[in-house]
Amino acid sequence: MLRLISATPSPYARKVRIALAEKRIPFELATEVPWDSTTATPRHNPLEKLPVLIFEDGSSVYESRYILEVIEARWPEPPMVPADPWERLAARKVEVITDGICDALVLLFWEGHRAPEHQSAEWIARQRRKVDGGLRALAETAGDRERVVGNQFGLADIATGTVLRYLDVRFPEHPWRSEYPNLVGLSARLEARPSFAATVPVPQVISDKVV
Ligand SMILES: N[C@@H](CCC(=O)N[C@@H](CS(=O)(=O)O)C(=O)NCC(=O)O)C(=O)O
Repeated sequence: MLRLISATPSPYARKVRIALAEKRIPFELATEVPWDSTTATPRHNPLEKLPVLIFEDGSSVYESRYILEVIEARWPEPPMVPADPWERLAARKVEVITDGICDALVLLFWEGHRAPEHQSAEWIARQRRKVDGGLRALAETAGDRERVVGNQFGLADIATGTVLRYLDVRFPEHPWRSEYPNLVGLSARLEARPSFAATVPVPQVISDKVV
């Protein structure tokens, strides 16, 4: 059975879970805390990050953007990327923006776990700027259209929905809803999809000291 190593808050893993659900690909979900020494992640990814997709023969693929490309190649129907090459590139650019926002949110999360005297105000300000700049670009890209790119549900919508809900988990006080009303409606429509409803992110308990 195909297996996905995931974590309850992970926006990167949620993209993969949603794509697998939209394509009706059966898989076993292995929920882990990648920050704890108990995780199996390093056995399947030398970069020690989840998500990791593990095939029946034990081979594994990692890095959510790459995992999604492998899924698209192996199970092309229904497509999660547009057929038009330029629209496909536009969808992948949306994923670059949303992953970049998530990366900044992860860095903010861990900076907040350092002792106050060891936290860098400059570093926090820099990551917050990336979140705000990314959201602004995302809102401009989405506009008031039904779909973020093109007219079919796909990668750009998955990436957009996952980063917005992840914001609520990691940065609940962020004013994105008041700043970008167009993203509020988009998020609500996406969260109503069964593949989103089945993968709502929640925080996890981390036992080990990480920073
Ligand atoms: N670029 C990677 C990022 C994945 C990532 O940062 N995963 C986190 C977990 S989560 O933040 O998504 O919940 C992780 O495994 N971190 C462990 C580590 O960085 O050692 C991807 O897109 O898959």
